[in-house]
Amino acid sequence: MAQSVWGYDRENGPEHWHENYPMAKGDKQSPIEINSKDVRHDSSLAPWHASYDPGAAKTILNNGRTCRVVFDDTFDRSVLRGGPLIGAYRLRQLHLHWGSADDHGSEHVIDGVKYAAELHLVHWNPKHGNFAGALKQPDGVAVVGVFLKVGKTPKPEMKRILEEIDNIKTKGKEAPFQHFDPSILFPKSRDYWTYHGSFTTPPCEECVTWILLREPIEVSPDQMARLRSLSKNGENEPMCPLVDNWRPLQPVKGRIVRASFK
Ligand SMILES: NS(=O)(=O)/N=C1/NCCS1
Ligand SMILES: [Zn+2]
Repeated sequence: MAQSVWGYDRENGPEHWHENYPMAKGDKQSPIEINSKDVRHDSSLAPWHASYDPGAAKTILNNGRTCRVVFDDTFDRSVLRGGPLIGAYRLRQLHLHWGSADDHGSEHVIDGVKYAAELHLVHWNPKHGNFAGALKQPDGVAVVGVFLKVGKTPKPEMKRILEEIDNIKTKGKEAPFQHFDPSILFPKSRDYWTYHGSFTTPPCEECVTWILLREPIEVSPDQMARLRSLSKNGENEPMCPLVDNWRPLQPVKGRIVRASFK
C-alpha cells in the first residue's frame, strides 16, 4: 500500500507535495538560498527579543518526520517580539531538519553553504485568534531559524533535547519535556536575515515571516549522530532512519531578503 501521507521519500517527497497541497507551487515558498550579494541591509530593522517561560515546555515527540518540542501557547507565556514583527508572537513548537551526513541537512542555504541541520522555533500571531487562523494570514507566523554546524565542541544546551531522543526513537513516541527555555540554543550574535515565505512542510502555507540567524551554533559529531538515530518507522515496523527531512530550495521569485547587519 503506497503511503498516502506526505514525507521525504521518492514516492511521497517534495516533488509530489503539490499533488495534494497546491500551495506548494506558490510564489512565496520556502526554503530559499540567501545570496549575500542580493541581500539589502535595512537599518530600520529592530533587534528581536525572545522572552520564553521555561514552564511552558510540555512534551517532546517523534512524529516520523521530525523531533518536535511543544509549548503551552494558550496565552502570551513565551513570546517573540521585535525584529520585523509587529506585536508579540507566541512560541508553539520547535523542531529540526537534518541530513544523513554533516555536509547537508539545512533547508535554507547561505551563499552555497548547506549546514548539517536547521532548528525552527515556530511562533504565531495571537491577533488572528488561534494557530489555524494565523496560517491563513501573511503575518500569521514567525519562524526563527538557527543553523547547526558540526565542530569539535558539543553544544551543552542541545543535551536536553538529545538526551530525550532515547525515549522517542520511533514514530508516535512522546515524552514529557519540561522546564526548558529554548533561548539557550541561540548563538551569541543577534544578526539575522528576514524574508516572507512559507512553511517548508505541507500544506506549505505562505504565512511565515522568516528570521534566520546569521551565526550558526556548533554541535559535535556525536550530537548529530544521536539526531540521526531517530527512526521514521513505528515501534514494530522495519527500521528506517529519520534523516534528510529537508525540503529542496524554492524559487525566490523576486522576493527581497533584508539583513539586520551590514
Ligand atoms: N518547517 S516549518 O517550520 O516551516 N513547517 C511547519 N509546519 C507546521 C508548523 S511549522
Ligand atoms: Zn521546520
